[in-house]
Amino acid sequence: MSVTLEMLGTGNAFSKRFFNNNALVFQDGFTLMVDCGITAPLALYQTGRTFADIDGVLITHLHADHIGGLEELAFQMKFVHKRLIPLYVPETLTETLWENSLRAGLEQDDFNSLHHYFQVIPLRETEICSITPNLQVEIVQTQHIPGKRSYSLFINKTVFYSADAQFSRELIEEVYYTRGCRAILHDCQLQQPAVVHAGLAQLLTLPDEIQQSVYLMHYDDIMPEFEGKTGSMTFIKQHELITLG
Ligand SMILES: O=c1ccn([C@@H]2O[C@@H]3COP(=O)(O)O[C@H]3[C@H]2O)c(=O)[nH]1
Ligand SMILES: [Zn+2]
Ligand SMILES: [Zn+2]
Repeated sequence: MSVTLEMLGTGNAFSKRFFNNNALVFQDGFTLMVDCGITAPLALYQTGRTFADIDGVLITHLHADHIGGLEELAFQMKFVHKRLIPLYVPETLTETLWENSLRAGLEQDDFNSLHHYFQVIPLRETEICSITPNLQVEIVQTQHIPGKRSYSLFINKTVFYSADAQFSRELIEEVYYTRGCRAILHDCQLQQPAVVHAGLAQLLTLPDEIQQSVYLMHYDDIMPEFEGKTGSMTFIKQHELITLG
């Protein structure tokens, strides 16, 4: 079952050229936003869309380049578009997302929880969540920042989306050989040393057959210097529509 995906941005947290690494996934007439960072509202605007075009939002972890646009999304859905869209969020992050991030801006007399702004759908590891008949996601906890929970995604079982994750050969081999994923969207830090993200040098040690399935995202602003230097891996670009799976 294939899905169509468009990156709203492909840059790292500090990128001034490529926007935050957030995606749109299209299936069955449903548009899912995967992460909603600080730059998501502007990136969406630049595609000619508004938040009215978003049917659901999924969060991988709680860094601002992945959740910084949620306050605007919540306010716009509540007061402008008057819709309660699903928020797919790892169950372990739900409380912290509200208490330590969104509450300060969103809380007011009548609206004092995440549930006043979204249909909160908790995601749990090993459970497949059906978003539409032909769009399923499964989260898997991956290593990113010590002491901080962060999740990668399987989309329709065969597309792996790392979000933010350190390099793990074991994980990528499992994703490719055991899970059979033939589309692996992986964050890629170009500047050394790569500590909390996968580094290009590390990803280049993967076998060529795996590299052919790897799309690089969440990269530094110096990406153009690395065109042609990524082995068999491909930089995914903002606003490119790609069909995967
Ligand atoms: O222990 C840390 C924590 C954070 N950082 C930086 O802050 C950024 C936060 O967003 P990000 O996860 O996309 O990328 C992170 C890194 O660029 C870091 O280098 N080491
Ligand atoms: Zn990030
Ligand atoms: Zn992060």
